Amino acid sequence: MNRPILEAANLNVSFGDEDDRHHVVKDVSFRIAPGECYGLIGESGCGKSTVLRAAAGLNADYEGAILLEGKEQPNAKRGAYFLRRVQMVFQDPYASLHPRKMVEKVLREPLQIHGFDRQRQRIDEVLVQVGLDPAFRYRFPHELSGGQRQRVAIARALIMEPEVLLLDEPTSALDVSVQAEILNLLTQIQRDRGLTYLLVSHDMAVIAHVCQRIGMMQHGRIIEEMTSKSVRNGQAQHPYTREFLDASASFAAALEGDAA
Ligand SMILES: Nc1ncnc2c1ncn2[C@@H]1O[C@H](COP(=O)(O)OP(=O)(O)OP(=O)(O)O)[C@@H](O)[C@H]1O
Repeated sequence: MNRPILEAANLNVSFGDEDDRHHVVKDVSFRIAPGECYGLIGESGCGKSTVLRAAAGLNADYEGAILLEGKEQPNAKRGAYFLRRVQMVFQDPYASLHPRKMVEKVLREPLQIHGFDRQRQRIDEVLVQVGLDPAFRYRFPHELSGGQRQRVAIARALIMEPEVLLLDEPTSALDVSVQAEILNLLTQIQRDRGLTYLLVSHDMAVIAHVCQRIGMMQHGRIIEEMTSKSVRNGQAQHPYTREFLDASASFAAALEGDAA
């Protein structure tokens, strides 16, 4: 691989005080090439979101390193830190958008903080890019559907012109009918902008749709790295990965059966 754009090196995260310490991320390392989509998959509680939050600078209390283009992230223990070049999209667009802020304000604030020019034009452009009419700038979150809210949340991340998007279960809070729309939008944006993605999900169908490489997590560790092609061809090596894939496949089959 050429120089990775985003890298985790021996990341360890623990919660709790000395008497009741939980080591939830254990020696996690991965390297993501520019323009690549890397997925972290695993069952609930295995530590996926904790890895993402550390990469976003939202949890400073980790050991090991997060590197962007080979440079270590500043240690956020010295204060709140959020890197413009790495933006995060959260799972729940209902929780992540302030109910009393118009879309216009949601999108203008980061531009003001970072001193961007052509603010009105940038807002129009980003709304169109996420598939919303520019008139949506005058709407409040309660006037939007779940899918539209997630589009605004994606627009808020994109307007900063990041190089890396961190996506935390970006479709799991949405109706099944709009999940595919949002995944297709993310794939389209990734291609158009040459972005790099780190995507977290418990759903192999979501990960395999968007990502080229996948890290399987269990109990805080990456136990196997695979390409999505090898997943589709049933070439997983680790017994836990095989079990996980079999369960995903039988779950998908059961859903199809229900729908029939
Ligand atoms: N701020 C926190 N304080 C204490 N424990 C935490 C905190 N954040 C996460 N944990 C614990 O760390 C473990 C891993 O959580 P994490 O959210 O990273 O898992 P996950 O794989 O993303 O699962 P899910 O999809 O359910 O969020 C869990 O046991 C969780 O309870």
